Amino acid sequence: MEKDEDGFYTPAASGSEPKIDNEKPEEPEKSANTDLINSTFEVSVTLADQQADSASPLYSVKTFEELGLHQDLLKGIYDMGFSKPSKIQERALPLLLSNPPTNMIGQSQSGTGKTAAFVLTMLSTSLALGCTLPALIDSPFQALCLAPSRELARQIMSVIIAMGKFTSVQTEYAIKDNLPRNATRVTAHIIVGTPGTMIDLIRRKVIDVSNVKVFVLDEADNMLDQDGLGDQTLRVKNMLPKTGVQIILFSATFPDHVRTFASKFAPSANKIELQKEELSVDSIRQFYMDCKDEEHKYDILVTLYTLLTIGQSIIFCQHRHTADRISAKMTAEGHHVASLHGAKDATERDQIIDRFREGKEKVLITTNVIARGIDILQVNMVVNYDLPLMNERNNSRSDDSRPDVETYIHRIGRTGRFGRKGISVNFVHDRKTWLQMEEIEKQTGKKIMRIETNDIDVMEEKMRKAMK
Ligand SMILES: Nc1ncnc2c1ncn2[C@@H]1O[C@H](COP(=O)(O)OP(=O)(O)OP(=O)(O)O)[C@@H](O)[C@H]1O
Repeated sequence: MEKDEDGFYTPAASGSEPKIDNEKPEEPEKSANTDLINSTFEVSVTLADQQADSASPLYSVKTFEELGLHQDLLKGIYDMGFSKPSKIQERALPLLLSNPPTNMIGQSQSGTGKTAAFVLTMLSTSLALGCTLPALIDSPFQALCLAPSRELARQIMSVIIAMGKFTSVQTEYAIKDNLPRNATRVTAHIIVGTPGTMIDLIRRKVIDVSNVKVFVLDEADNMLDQDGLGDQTLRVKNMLPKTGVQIILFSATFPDHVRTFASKFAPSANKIELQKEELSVDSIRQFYMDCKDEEHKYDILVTLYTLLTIGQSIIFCQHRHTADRISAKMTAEGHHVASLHGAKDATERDQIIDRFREGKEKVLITTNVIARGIDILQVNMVVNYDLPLMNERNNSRSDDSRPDVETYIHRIGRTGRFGRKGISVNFVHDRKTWLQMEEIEKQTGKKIMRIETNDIDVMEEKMRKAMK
């Protein structure tokens, strides 16, 4: 059985408390994009500018050719529309592809291209070892990649397939309900999944791990956290060969208590680290709104609906039942929203995230299940309907009401991907939630600006400006 991917019920905070103004002066307005061609052009110009700015996480002095990638992978990368590596790709790839293979603990802000770094490593190693036939028959190579949710595993797979389009590397999933119960043997080179299903398939010898050469953990701090998926990930590692496996850990966050364990999990690793103040990207403008109480939070969300649907938006709640309740209420009131959480069955989850990815749904109400890794470029707004708390992270039903700063960073990182603009809005409704937000502000070193809830026009204008 896999552990739940989102939180358990804990009573919501309530009551009305004094509000504290924390507003920051506005920045000068930029000119508006009036049509799609113009705005697409602006995005690529902005990206090119950022990739040329040495302070940006998207900056690189090198080309993909200079990183020594196989011709067939270069074709795949250019086919995806990438022109230059990002900073993490430029720094990590030469280390990851060096011979002999070395472990890696890599940190870079959300939306800066970590996936390509580890996907290109799995594909490159696979090509270098001549993988053109099923792994267990002719090729001495297999790579395993673990992610915390099926949604993220499926997304990583789509990147492997796109980047490996001009290769014959074979792939398979280790996610719930994917392989038939009577499957006997997986003979793919690269297997991507969630830890519970991976353990099950290895234990039943559907996956033979004796040829594993690369083991990747995406969202590694979450995968290693003893309060999260740590035990399961460790069990997978203990089933792998004791030597000859390159261990690759990537995340935007590595809190201190996990960092120590990560260094033991991936011994002698090359490390790429961020400073605390670099943890989130500046292209995400962070706001908060003072709500009177829980009910007022709902009213404000409804008021925001037009803004939520300019691009796409993700609304994060603490509990599954909150996500279901507000989506049912909004739907009954004629709004178009979807809800996604870990209690839904696999097929339904796949359908919901696919529809959202395709832009068929514009507003997704969810839990922490998709707080990490999910990459949907059109998402320009994230709402923390409830702030993330530590008691959800450790599934303990404890009273630990400290804010979960790492999850906050990952949640807001669902917008502002690869240099794009995005906004996040926190709903606070009492002194307790205000203090939790203040703690987040302190720990991330980024200002969160107040938006008035009683003047809808001003509110809309401010938010539209921040999205441009
Ligand atoms: N070199 C590149 N040029 C252009 N786009 C890129 C490049 N590298 C990655 N991207 C795009 O940037 C987006 C974000 O990349 P990715 O999902 O790998 O970020 P990440 O660092 O893994 O983020 P997170 O921490 O949220 O998981 C994706 O849409 C990806 O296709």
